[in-house]
Amino acid sequence: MLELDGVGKTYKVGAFGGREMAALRDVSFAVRPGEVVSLIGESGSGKTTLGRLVLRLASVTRGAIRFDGTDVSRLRGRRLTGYYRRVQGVFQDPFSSYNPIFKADRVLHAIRAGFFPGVPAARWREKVDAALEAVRLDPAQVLNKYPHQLSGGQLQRLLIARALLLDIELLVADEIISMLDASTRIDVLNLLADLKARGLGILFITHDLSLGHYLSDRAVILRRGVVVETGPADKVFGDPRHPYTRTLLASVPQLHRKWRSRPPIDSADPCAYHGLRADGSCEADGKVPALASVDGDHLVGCARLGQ
Ligand SMILES: Nc1ncnc2c1ncn2[C@@H]1O[C@H](COP(=O)(O)OP(=O)(O)OP(=O)(O)O)[C@@H](O)[C@H]1O
Repeated sequence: MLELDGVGKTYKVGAFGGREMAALRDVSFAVRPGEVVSLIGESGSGKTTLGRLVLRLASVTRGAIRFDGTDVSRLRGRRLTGYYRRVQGVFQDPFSSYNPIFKADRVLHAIRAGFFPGVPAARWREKVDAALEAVRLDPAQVLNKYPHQLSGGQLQRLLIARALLLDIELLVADEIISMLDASTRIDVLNLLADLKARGLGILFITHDLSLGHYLSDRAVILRRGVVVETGPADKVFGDPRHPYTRTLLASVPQLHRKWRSRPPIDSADPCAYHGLRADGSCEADGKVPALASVDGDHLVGCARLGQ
């Protein structure tokens, strides 16, 4: 379904855009129907940039993003509209997606105006009810309400319902749980699990490993725009090989043990993580480390880490 092939993104930064900053380098992975792929990394690792590229909100500098084999950067006009019927995004802050002076369900009306202008009112209402039911929202509780009358979880689910109105096949979910309280988080996570069971592919972008682990079939660990580890979630989380993944996992607070700072890193270990230059290349050989298999489809960004 979705395939990223050697994707790079460079931003022009500095006065008059005189400098270039590589936000993503040579990123390749795929999302299949009914599969949740977690894209995990710390702040600034390039996660949101990648989600924006998939949603065509920014353009790739190198490589290609393909959806069912078609390079999405080439889509224009009706074919681009067709893409947005199949691929939609939901973002971190549900409040910023709504205009406080309009009712929250305006986001649903906008879909009708943009994609289904010919659908009669009664049929549209059925579609809205079905989408709300799919995200476990009661129409009586959310329709005709202003954003401030709804909770963050309700607003977030309304945005997911908005995406479902389009019969999407891929959802880009960018930190959609981060701003919700603990019980609402579980609710939205369970909802995503339901949608996955119905065949929706999800690119689940998060900085939180435990959230990624809860839901995903596969994980992609991103650091400074470079994929450092990827593979089936049980392998990446159960047997992390890259020190960066290990450090991220060790940083997840756990109920049964007291908080300790990050474990010390053996500075003699020659790997991309310890000797990474600002441009992402390895200090040992000056190259961006290629992913190498350590166990079937479990890939790590430095072959020397396999042992
Ligand atoms: N429009 C832009 N112009 C210049 N640099 C940008 C732009 N957008 C992002 N960046 C830079 O690209 C890098 C990756 O940013 P991005 O927002 O993708 O990271 P992130 O992993 O999503 O971080 P966070 O979790 O904090 O949102 C950062 O160094 C950021 O400053």
